[in-house]
Amino acid sequence: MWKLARLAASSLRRSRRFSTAIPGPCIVHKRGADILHDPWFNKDTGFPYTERDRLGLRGLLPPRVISFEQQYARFMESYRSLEKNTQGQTYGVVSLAKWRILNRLHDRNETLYYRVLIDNIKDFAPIIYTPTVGLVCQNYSGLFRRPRGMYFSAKDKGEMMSMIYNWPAHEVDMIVLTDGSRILGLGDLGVQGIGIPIGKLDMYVAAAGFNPQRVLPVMLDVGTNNQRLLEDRLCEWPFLLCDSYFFPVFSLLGEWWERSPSRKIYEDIYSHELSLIDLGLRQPRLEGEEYLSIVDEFMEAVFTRWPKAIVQFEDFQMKWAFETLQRYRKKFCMFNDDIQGTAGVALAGLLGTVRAQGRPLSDFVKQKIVVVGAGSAGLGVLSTSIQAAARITGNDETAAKKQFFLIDKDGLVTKQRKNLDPAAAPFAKDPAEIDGLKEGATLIEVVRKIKPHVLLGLSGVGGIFNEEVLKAMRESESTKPAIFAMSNPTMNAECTAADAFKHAGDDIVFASGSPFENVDLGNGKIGYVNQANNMYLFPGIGLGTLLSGARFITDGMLQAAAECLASYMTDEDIQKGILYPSINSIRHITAEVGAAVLRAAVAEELAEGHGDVGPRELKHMSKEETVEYVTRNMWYPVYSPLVHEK
Ligand SMILES: NC(=O)C1=CN([C@@H]2O[C@H](COP(=O)(O)OP(=O)(O)OC[C@H]3O[C@@H](n4cnc5c(N)ncnc54)[C@H](O)[C@@H]3O)[C@@H](O)[C@H]2O)C=CC1
Ligand SMILES: CC(=O)C(=O)O
Ligand SMILES: [Mg+2]
Repeated sequence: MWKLARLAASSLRRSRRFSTAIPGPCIVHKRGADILHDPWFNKDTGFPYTERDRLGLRGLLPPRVISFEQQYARFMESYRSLEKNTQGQTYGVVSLAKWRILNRLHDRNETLYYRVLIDNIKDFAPIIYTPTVGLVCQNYSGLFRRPRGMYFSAKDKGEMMSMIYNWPAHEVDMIVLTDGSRILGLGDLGVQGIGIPIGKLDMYVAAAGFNPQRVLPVMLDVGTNNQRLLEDRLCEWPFLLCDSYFFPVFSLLGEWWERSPSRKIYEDIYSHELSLIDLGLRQPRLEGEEYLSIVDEFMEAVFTRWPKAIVQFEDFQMKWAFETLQRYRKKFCMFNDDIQGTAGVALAGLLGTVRAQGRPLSDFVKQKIVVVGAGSAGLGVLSTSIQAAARITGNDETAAKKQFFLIDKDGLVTKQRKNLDPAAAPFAKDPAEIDGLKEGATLIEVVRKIKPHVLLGLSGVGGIFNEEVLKAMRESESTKPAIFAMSNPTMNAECTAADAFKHAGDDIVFASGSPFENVDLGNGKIGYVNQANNMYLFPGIGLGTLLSGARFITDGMLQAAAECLASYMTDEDIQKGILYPSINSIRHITAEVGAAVLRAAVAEELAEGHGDVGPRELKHMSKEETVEYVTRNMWYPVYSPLVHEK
């Protein structure tokens, strides 16, 4: 059945691609050059003559009208030749070059940008999202050319209620907000973290069909504790301002230059355009009430102007991730993607590993699962998985907890831990439960003793699942041990796919947060690589919530999203070790997840309706009708006729 549905979705995609149906008009309040400089409306050379006349564009463009299809082909040709010309260059150079060419299109013509993104999502997601977005954030100040989204800083206190009206769109459906304090596994990147909300919202548009004119990336700049950014290299190394021809001159200085600390910085800047001046506030992060008052003010401002908006909190350091979720989830329509989105994706994967062993789902509670990383993501996964295990067995959560083992930077977390973090405390082991292991036992000690079915990393530490750990997984009690190296970006993954199959054996299930190629195991066998990334859920959570008109995002809605993803794959795929759909079908899975979320909101009587569709109509929709309704409401990039209105 799924195959049929997917077939239908792909033929729908094909037929919509360059369809000749005339799309509805789009009202613009500007004319002439202002339109050409607005990426929401710009069609570059694609404006037909009638439109050029209507909008005062005659003479501002070369005379030949180029069709959307030709523009698309032209862009793809430039992209492919860039790929060819950068062959053999380093990962950083190639991926930043690819990001730049896409970003230039994004800045110029959003319709064309989103069309190439949707049609080539497998190739482009790793550039606009993880892993390249991590590199982009690290270099954001240097790459910055024009602003995207909004920046609210500690200096704006008291002004946000009016500032929010500076955003040009009348309606906003989806906001992704970060304070830059924990960007992927890269730590505190301050204002440079804005790349993450931009990348996440690109996925909202590509996967869930949010209208790009109604999404808003936001950076809340409350300072940074990143010493490198605070030191502002422009002041520290004034000579770096010199033009790049100084580089060879410095090289002539021989060994002194080789050992000089400025060499590394200069080479970074020279090769990657690293920023000379960080663009954020040059102050340590606000803490305590001062910090919360800034976030409070922002949330009040947003929901005053757009009462129906949804806010996704993204990449906040753990203490604020949990605190803000508790503070706002019953007051505003918001969720935390790292805690809640990740938990659902991981749970779907964990249930998939039970199916991959040919066991019934009720055996989930018999799986021993070691979670490495006790941060916002790891603790979210634990708490959601324990709730699911308790639901499956009908037992209470205390019994369900027994199968889970938590490791952080100080080793196995037990009740004997001094200064035990209150957030991790519910998952700390009793000494009687751990088979002679001690508080702080190392990862290898835990794996050797417990022989887990699943090893799941959300530590942000690259390579921590080393050869010794992976080899120890060969002794797992599972017939198909699972290794989830979920940390991002690629260099922070707990292990590579190739190492996992090489050391833990061919018969494992493997998933990573950032993409890896499938592994050739020889003899015609393939080691499948899954991408266990919250991108499979957050777009559907947002879309289902929006279309339901719910004012809050409940555990029930999130659970429905996770269950939908968990049941999406066929047994045949699961047996091969394929736990998640291909990213090529992300619009389809997102429609299913969105419908599941919407139906959960209806069941909880939270759905207030959206646009012309009221709560009663939503309630009477069948499951299939809901999926159809969600799919129909996905925005799709085509050039609409522009109509000028004063
Ligand atoms: N695949 C996905 O969809 C997602 C992946 N992530 C990734 O998960 C990672 C962690 O994110 P958060 O939990 O928010 O970060 P966090 O900073 O809140 O937590 C990191 C945790 O890892 C632990 N840790 C550090 N070094 C360790 C070591 N050597 N051994 C064991 N544990 C160690 C820390 O004690 C801490 O508990 C990041 O790399 C992030 O990119 C996060 C969300 C979604
Ligand atoms: C994927 C994601 O949200 C993260 O790595 O933080
Ligand atoms: Mg995140």
